[in-house]
Order: sequence, then C-alpha cells, then structure tokens
Amino acid sequence: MPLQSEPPNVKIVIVGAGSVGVTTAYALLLSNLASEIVLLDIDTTRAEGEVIDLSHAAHFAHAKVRVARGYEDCAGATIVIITAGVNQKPGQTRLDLVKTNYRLFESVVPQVARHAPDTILLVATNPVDVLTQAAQDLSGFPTERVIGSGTAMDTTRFRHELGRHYRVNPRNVHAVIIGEHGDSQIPVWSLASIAGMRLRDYCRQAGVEYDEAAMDAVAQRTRGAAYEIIKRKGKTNYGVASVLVGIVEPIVKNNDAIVTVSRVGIYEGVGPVALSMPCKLNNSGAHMDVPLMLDDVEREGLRKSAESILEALNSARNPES
Ligand SMILES: NC(=O)C1=CN([C@@H]2O[C@H](COP(=O)(O)OP(=O)(O)OC[C@H]3O[C@@H](n4cnc5c(N)ncnc54)[C@H](O)[C@@H]3O)[C@@H](O)[C@H]2O)C=CC1
Ligand SMILES: CC(=O)C(=O)O
Repeated sequence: MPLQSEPPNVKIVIVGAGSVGVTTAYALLLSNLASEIVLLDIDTTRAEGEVIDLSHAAHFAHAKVRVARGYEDCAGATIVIITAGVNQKPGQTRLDLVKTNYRLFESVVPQVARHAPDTILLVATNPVDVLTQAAQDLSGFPTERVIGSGTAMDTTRFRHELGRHYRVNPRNVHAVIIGEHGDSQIPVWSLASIAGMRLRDYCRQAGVEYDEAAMDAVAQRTRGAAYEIIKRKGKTNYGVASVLVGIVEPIVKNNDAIVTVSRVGIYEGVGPVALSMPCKLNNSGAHMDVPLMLDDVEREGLRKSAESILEALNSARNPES
C-alpha cells in the first residue's frame, strides 16, 4: 500500500478494544484522518495485543497507535469513540442490551468528560440511541457534541439494497433511514431518489415496474441485516467501522457533510430524545439544520420510534422496572 500524506494533528480515542473498536481503529488507520489513535479497554492485555498488531499496519500509514494508561489519556482528543459494551446474541434485540450497557456508560462517560471536556463523543455501543442520550446526560456536553452512529448504518444498508434492486451504484441512490437504529426505524420512501428522480418517476422513465412488494423486502432486509449477520458470525464489525470513519471524516475535515446520525432533540413533539435524522457534521459536532419533508406515515413512524427509545431509556434509568 502506498504511503499517504501526513495526517492532520488529530487524536482519536476508542473506548472498547473489542471487535467494533479494533476494526474501527484499523479503518481509521488506513483512512489517514488521525495522527494518533489510542485504545482504552478494561482488558488491557487484549488492548496491548491489538496495538502491537495495529502498529505493524501503521507501518503503511502515519498514525501512532497506543494503549491508554487510563482515562487521563482522553485529554486533547478531537473525538472519543465509545464501542465498549456487550453485543447481541443471536435472537436478541439491541434494546435487550440496555440495562447492562447503561450501567457501563455510567462508569465510562463521566471519566471521559472529566479528562476531555472539549471532545466530541461518538457512540456506537447499543442500543445506540438510548446510550447517546445517556452519554449526553452523563457528560453534560451540549447536544451537538454527543453523536450516535444511529441509522447511518441502516442508511448505508438501505442504499446498498436499493442499488442492488435497481442495478445502480449505491452512491447514486439518495435514500435515508431515520429514527431508531433498531426495529422501529423508518425508511423515508417519500424522498428516496435515483439520479435526482423519486423512485416512481425513475421507474416510469426507465420503463420498469415500481414493485411495492420488492420495496417492502428491501426495507425488511435493511431492518433485519444485523440479525442475519449475527446469526451467522456472532457479531457485526466491518459495516459499522466504515460508518464510524464516515462520521469522523466530516468532523475532522470540517466539511458540513450531511449524515444521518443520532443526537438529542425534540422529534414530532416527543423528547428530549436521541434518534437519527440527517444532520450537518463539522468540527463543532452534529447540527440539526437539515430540513426533511416527511409524509404523514413517516412522521407517525418517527413519533413511535421516539416513544420506544424514551421507554427503553426510562427502564434503564430505573433498575427496579
Ligand atoms: N452502532 C452500530 O451500528 C453497532 C453497534 N455495535 C455495538 O457495539 C458494542 C461492542 O460490540 P463488539 O465490539 O462486537 O463487542 P466486544 O465484546 O467484541 O467488545 C467489547 C469490548 O468492550 C470492553 N469493555 C467492557 N467494559 C468496558 C469498560 N468499562 N471500559 C472499557 N472497555 C470495556 C470489553 O473488554 C471488550 O473488549 C455492542 O454494544 C454492539 O451491540 C456493534 C455493531 C454495530
Ligand atoms: C449490531 C448492529 O447494531 C448493527 O450491525 O447494525
């Protein structure tokens, strides 16, 4: 692999050096977006092993990779990515993880916030929307500086599925999934487009049928993708790692790219709650100034999604329930 130009002076800390954390570190290393990548895990032996291995890959890039001695190593980080926590077993939903991972966040987030008060927190641990809101509460950071990877993952899968169905490059499909990164997610059919045309117009112009049943199957495969992967290999890691790099990039480059990420706001009159809508990303965080004209069904879906995330958050906050 050719050596690339020097990366900017950007330190990224990854809390959780498991499957998602390490795949993200590797993807970040090759992206050349960071000058320093620090892995922090309670299992320091594992983190050390991963760092030695990654350092050999770093030979082909420029970033330094090292193990954190403790939370004090979050100081000066541009972004702290949180991937620590338990993952789903086959058949479990993301919301099934809420109590365990909420407790973990109660110990992790205040320590990160104390040592890196100006950082941007990027949450991947599931259930990501609930934990994005928990991270915002526990850190006291402004809402734009606490971002969940949210439905950026589902949006990527949706575009992939639509691209396959219509036989076009997913980059030329404009379509988003909003709401929960989970079972109540909402595909925004009313705005989905290819080459600037809404799907029905595209089909009419291309002389192909708009197949409602096939579109339902696309939505189902998008919603069920993680279950299918976990059933076969026990975890997902490559997709989310690429999505996390896709969120880091506009923050580091300060380029106002629009990405569907999770953050706290009021949605359809429900909230404050964290869920995903298209946001503008730059070096001050995720900004909700992207208007989205939803139809009535999508708005109702968003309201229900917001309510189910809030319900899960309340159950995690109240261990007796
Ligand atoms: N947002 C998304 O799209 C995706 C989210 N995930 C989520 O990411 C999380 C991690 O998944 P994996 O990496 O597969 O799990 P893993 O089990 O491979 O790694 C978790 C790591 O967290 C560490 N850890 C546990 N408690 C810690 C603490 N208090 N401080 C620091 N480190 C701690 C563990 O030692 C372990 O290395 C899960 O919640 C999973 O559901 C996974 C894939 C996609
Ligand atoms: C596990 C998970 O959240 C995902 O791959 O979408």
